[in-house]
Amino acid sequence: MRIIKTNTYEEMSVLAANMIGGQVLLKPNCVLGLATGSSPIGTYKTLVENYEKGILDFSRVQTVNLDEYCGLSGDNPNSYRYFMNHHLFDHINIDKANTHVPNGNAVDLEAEAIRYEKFIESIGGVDLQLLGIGHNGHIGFNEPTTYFPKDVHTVNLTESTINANSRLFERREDVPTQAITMGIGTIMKANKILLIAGEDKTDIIEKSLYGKVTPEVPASVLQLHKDVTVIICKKK
Ligand SMILES: N[C@@H]1[C@@H](O)[C@H](O)[C@@H](COP(=O)(O)O)O[C@@H]1O
Repeated sequence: MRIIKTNTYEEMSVLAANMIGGQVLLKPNCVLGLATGSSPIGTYKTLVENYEKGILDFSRVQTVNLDEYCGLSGDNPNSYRYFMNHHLFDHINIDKANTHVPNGNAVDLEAEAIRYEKFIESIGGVDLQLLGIGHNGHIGFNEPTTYFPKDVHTVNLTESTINANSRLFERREDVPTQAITMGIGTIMKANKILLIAGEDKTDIIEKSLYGKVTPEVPASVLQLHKDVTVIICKKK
């Protein structure tokens, strides 16, 4: 495990974008696992800049996102599909058909979870998975619980996650109470993992990286992964 501390959010974003860019240069048809939240916005901005400079070509890249809220369609500004289009996909030469986000609006969410898990497998799995982390240690939307959920599944969000994420919604009541997310097993199958977070997450990161490996702190499972880089920035 590599742990890098940067002085600024911009520095963290450049480092993270360089790692992702390096993956794209090494393997132009790679599969990138992507995340949402405020932490990766700067990373995506830097990737767009590097694309505009002609350094990166996304024409053969495929992406799979970690999670999506249930009940929001892709054109809802609070959906993760919208977030990804807005911050990254609309600004690079990726084929939109190669960008994948679980369908939180599916009538049969259980079937959608099985489909998404199988789909990731069918394209050869994730080469590099970008992650953020919740204050309670959640990764994707794997909330603290008594076991590590293996595959893509639907979850009930905890009050603390709903509260934290409500800052992005007009009203707290608008925050969906459920989400569909890659499981811990899905995430752990990625070849490489890159976790980025601001200073406000220092305590939960320490607990995750140096504490007991337990599903009560979902990110603690990363201690068992062979190739994890964590970048923490001082200011956001
Ligand atoms: N589902 C996402 C997570 O994948 C993300 O890691 C977390 C932290 O977000 P932020 O980076 O805004 O702190 O937010 C949401 O809950």
